[in-house]
Amino acid sequence: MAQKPITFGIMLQGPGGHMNAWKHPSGPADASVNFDFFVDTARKAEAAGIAFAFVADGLYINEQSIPHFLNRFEPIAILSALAASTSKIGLVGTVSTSYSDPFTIARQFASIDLISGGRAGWNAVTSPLEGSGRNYSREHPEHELRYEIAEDYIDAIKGLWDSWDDDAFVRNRETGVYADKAKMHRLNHKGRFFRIEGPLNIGRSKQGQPVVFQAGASDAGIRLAGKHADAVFTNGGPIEEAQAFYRQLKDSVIAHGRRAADVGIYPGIGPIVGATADEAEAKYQAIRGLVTIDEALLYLGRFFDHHDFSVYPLDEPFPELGDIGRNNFRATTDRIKRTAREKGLTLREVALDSATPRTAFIGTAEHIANEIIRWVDQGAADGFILGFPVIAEGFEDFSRYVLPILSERGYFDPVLKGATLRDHLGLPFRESRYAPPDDQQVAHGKAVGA
Ligand SMILES: Cc1cc2nc3c(=O)[nH]c(=O)nc-3n(C[C@H](O)[C@H](O)[C@H](O)COP(=O)(O)O)c2cc1C
Repeated sequence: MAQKPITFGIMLQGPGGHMNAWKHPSGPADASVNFDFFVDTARKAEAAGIAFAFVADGLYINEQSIPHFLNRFEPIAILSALAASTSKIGLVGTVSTSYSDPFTIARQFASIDLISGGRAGWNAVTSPLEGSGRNYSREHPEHELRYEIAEDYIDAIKGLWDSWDDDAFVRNRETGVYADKAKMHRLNHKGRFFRIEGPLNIGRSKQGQPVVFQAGASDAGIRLAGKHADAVFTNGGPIEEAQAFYRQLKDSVIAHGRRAADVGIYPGIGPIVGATADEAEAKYQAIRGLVTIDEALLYLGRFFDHHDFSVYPLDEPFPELGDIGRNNFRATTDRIKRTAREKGLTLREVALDSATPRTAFIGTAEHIANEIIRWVDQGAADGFILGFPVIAEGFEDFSRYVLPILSERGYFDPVLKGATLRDHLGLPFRESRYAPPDDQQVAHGKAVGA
């Protein structure tokens, strides 16, 4: 292969990324709680060479929520089940640092990592919705504070994951030694928010530690990713925005004393493929037709903590919202406000566009393959997370028509060659912080593509 192959993840989010994907005839209406559908999609993705499955999450619903969010699987539970039903694909799940405890989450991801043979990843998010606080007996922390908590939290988790050296569990029946206690490390983490003695009651995996993803795009999110992330999930958007984000994020990685290649950047894209441009447009229109304008207003409102957009005139310029949205999906709400202002969009246009964005990834397979290659070659992405508006139809078309073109041109390897998620992402084995420096150079000459 002439260049490093492009890596893809696939979002498993029930029927798809579109708010009314459940209505689309290509998949089951109950997809968000249909275990067979999850297994079938994950296995098809694995067979097609997709590097990881990605499960997003939320911790608050109300009457205005996206329909399939009202009834959905919890990420750790579904990933554990998928670990047993797949053998190669990486398994990445979202867990909030604002509404969970590091010791529990460290154990859970370490367990999935062992169950799956080193295929686990954690998408560390800070949670945007204020109502989450009312489900967890606490105030929803404000944006900056959420990121301060997240930093302390991830520090602690990474420390806990190194509680045992790789060769600590000797299990020697002759000597009667189960674990070499000299290779056990008590963390004694004393951070601003978390005090955790340790050690963790589970060892390291084939990839050392689960992969850490991060998915916030504000300045605070970029700082956090620069320090801690192995991979970043970000919004798609026009290529110029993706390039600017890519540069900012890699700068942040370097500012934290790491190499740019230590972190992969994965914009979320939702390709819609047609045999001709007209057919792709018809598929797009069919999906766009799944929402009414009232539903599109609700979809838009969720980014702004379920703000009620129905009170504004639809065909006048997008309303002036002040700080509304800044304590929620900040980077996303800032972008929506900015784009509306710059392009002079009406509320109707913004709502319909946010519910069914017209992206650069709609068209023939050739067009989409070209666009994917352009994004990678022009510094906008290291890979992509496929968030198909409708997963059943979307993935079928993408794997059948787009992946073969990428493969033919040397941009995609349809076979997952490595064993672990780090292998698939071109990341080296994660050495323990307690490993002697020499070991780090030689013992694990298993760095794949690093
Ligand atoms: C691409 C992307 C994906 C996200 N996915 C989730 C998610 O699955 N669950 C969640 O609670 N928050 C998710 N978030 C929100 C973050 O948790 C964060 O709370 C919010 O975006 C505010 O951070 P930001 O302003 O840094 O983007 C996501 C954010 C982005 C940008």
